[in-house]
Amino acid sequence: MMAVMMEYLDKNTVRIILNRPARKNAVNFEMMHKLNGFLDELDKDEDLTVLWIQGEGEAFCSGGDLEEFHGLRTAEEAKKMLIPMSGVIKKIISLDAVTVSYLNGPAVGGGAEIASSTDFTLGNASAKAGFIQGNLAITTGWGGASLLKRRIGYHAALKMLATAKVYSAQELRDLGFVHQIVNDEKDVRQWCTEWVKSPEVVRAYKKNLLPEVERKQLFELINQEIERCAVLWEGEAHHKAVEQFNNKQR
Ligand SMILES: CCCC(=O)SCCNC(=O)CCNC(=O)[C@H](O)C(C)(C)COP(=O)(O)OP(=O)(O)OC[C@H]1O[C@@H](n2cnc3c(N)ncnc32)[C@H](O)[C@@H]1OP(=O)(O)O
Repeated sequence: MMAVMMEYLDKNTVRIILNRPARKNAVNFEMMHKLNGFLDELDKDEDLTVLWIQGEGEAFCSGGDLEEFHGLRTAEEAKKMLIPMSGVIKKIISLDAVTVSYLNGPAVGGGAEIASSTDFTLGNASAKAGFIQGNLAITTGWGGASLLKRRIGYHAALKMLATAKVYSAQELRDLGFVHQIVNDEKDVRQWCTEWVKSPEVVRAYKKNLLPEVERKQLFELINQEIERCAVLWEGEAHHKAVEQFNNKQR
């Protein structure tokens, strides 16, 4: 089974499905590398108006695969995962098409970081999101803190990050993390058709709203997040917390 799939819904709309439902769509190296390749392809598609990202099954994404990434012990080893995955996030941010994540269940840890990287997030009643990295004695390392601050502002972002709490669909809507509560994929599909017919117009607005100078600043902030996360990653507290998760669950 492919860890992630991409399908064109029409000439202007593409959907990426994170496809590891037995692991609640946790990101592993295979998913990361395939996402990277898909986004390179999409970057060249000048007809693309909307990229929709969702998870298979009953979750959006449970973050990094704690079993696979537990083998990364030192800060330098952690960066071999943090840098390419933040690269994926940077590619989502840089896309000239409108990007939307659809939460049909939990988006936690790195899953919440992926959701924060899209222009919009829609969720159904089962949507939940939490930056639970703090419970594992690390911080966001894919750029999520900087992206969250852009979306919901400094105070709400600090609270969400530093309490590591999981928020309900309605709480996320109230905060502006989720932009719209929908019933199902049909509603998301409908949402994807609301943009003007000319891809050039949509794509030009994306460039206007995230000019190169701002994008560079944002990427610099993301790079700083990687460094801080990597330092914490090699600490004993992080390794112990991950061991606890892995032992409890199996
Ligand atoms: C590296 C970047 C930074 C990060 O992402 S740090 C955060 C890492 N993620 C986490 O700590 C989230 C851990 N998962 C959870 O909290 C829950 O599984 C979650 C997503 C709320 C879903 O809860 P439930 O619906 O009750 O499902 P469950 O817990 O029974 O999980 C089903 C099976 O999936 C597995 N799973 C879930 N999240 C995983 C993960 N991140 N890495 C590896 N395996 C993961 C889980 O162990 C369980 O496996 P099994 O069926 O017991 O063998």
